[in-house]
Amino acid sequence: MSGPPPADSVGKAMKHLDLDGHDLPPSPAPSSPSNGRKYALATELVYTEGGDQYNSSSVPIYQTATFKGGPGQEYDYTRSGNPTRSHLERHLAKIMNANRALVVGSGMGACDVITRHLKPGDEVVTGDDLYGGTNRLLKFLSTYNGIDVRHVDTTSLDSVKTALSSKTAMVLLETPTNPLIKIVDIAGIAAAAHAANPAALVAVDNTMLSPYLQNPLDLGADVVYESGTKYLSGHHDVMAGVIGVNDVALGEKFFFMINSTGCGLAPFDSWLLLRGIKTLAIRMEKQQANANAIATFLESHGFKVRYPGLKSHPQYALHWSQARGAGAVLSFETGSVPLSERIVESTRLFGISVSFGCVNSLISMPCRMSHASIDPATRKERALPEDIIRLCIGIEDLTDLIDDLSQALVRAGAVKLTEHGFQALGEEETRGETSTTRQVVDEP
Ligand SMILES: Cc1ncc(COP(=O)(O)O)c(C=O)c1O
Ligand SMILES: N[C@@H](CCSC[C@H](N)C(=O)O)C(=O)O
Repeated sequence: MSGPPPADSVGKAMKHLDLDGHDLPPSPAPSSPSNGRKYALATELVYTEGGDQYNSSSVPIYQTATFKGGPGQEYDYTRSGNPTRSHLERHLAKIMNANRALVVGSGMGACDVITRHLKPGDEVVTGDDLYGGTNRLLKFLSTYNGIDVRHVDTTSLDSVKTALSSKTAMVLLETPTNPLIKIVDIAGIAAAAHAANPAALVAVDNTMLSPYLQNPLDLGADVVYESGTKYLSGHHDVMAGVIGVNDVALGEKFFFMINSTGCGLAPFDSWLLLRGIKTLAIRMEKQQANANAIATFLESHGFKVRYPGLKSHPQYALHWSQARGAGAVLSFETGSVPLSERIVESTRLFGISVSFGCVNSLISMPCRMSHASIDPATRKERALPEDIIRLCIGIEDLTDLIDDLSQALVRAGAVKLTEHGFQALGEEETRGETSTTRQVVDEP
């Protein structure tokens, strides 16, 4: 199998530029070669190690349930291990800066593997803005398994410290959070959690950025996990979940659970994920350049935009101290639910769909879709705005995306055309209008 080209001809860190060629903030934590990495991350993503006896260039799909040969051989049964899956796991460990990576059938499957180790009486400290499915699983654990789940504003280290105790078995964080794009101090919280209970596991859901932009294990987390369904695969053609750890015993514990429950990723899906990862760097660079321009466009027209690439983000400095990019998910409010519905329904290029991290751009109303499983009273208590619109930006031509958003904002009556271009209408001008559009509800 041919290896990567010499280190001096490639592997220069990619410059973070927006589409106008302006420098984005510099990388605070360059993707330095570590954990067996010889090259820059963008290079390592492309090359996987080892081949088969035929020197195949693409890793073969070992589409088999069982293996001949009896005791003592490396593989006996695909639930317990499969060469295509192992190949993916080794590749992921390298790019996640992990000692060991494990892959399962979905992001929620990964969250399930991690939280299965909790016992009745254990305490979990987590955020007040979380992906709806994670919230649902934690609610199940607190209702049926006797786990005390404490939702706090994880942007406040003091609030986290108040919730921690010697019984804290896990701290589960998202940063940026989905969908409010709040930033959480991974290193600060990890230190506080380990001070409260040295055995506490700090788990970070890295779905919103991927290992290309953030490496929580380097910041003191014990576990990193993410939905491989998003950026890692990048084409919305596979469901996958990824777990990374540095502690050998913890890796064995998680493997035990995956083998026991049979949730390991199937060979074909492992192959699809391997293929997707090769283009992660180039997709992510284009997606976040587009996202940055769109966030700027919306903000300049008077919308309250949440995106860590904008200097107006309240935790801009914290974000750039722990991540190498802003990702491609942003959200904004309009001041009116019917108006938000009309905007979502008026786009032509942006698809109305859950998920993100894909090559094509999506638009959604989280309270009706990805976060509908959080009941309305809890959404209100946690200040999740009902009118919030989430945009997940793809790799399309930026002008086409901005043209589509512009025509949607005009058609929906969210902006008026003035001599200076678009101007967002005030809340008073838009509030209370009834929607004639179909509901975009996705019942859990
Ligand atoms: C932040 C976050 N974590 C985890 C998940 C779960 O991933 P999956 O859909 O692959 O189960 C999702 C989305 O589904 C998500 O947005
Ligand atoms: N009906 C699904 C919704 C999946 S949301 C997928 C993704 N995390 C997102 O944020 O868009 C469910 O209830 O899990």
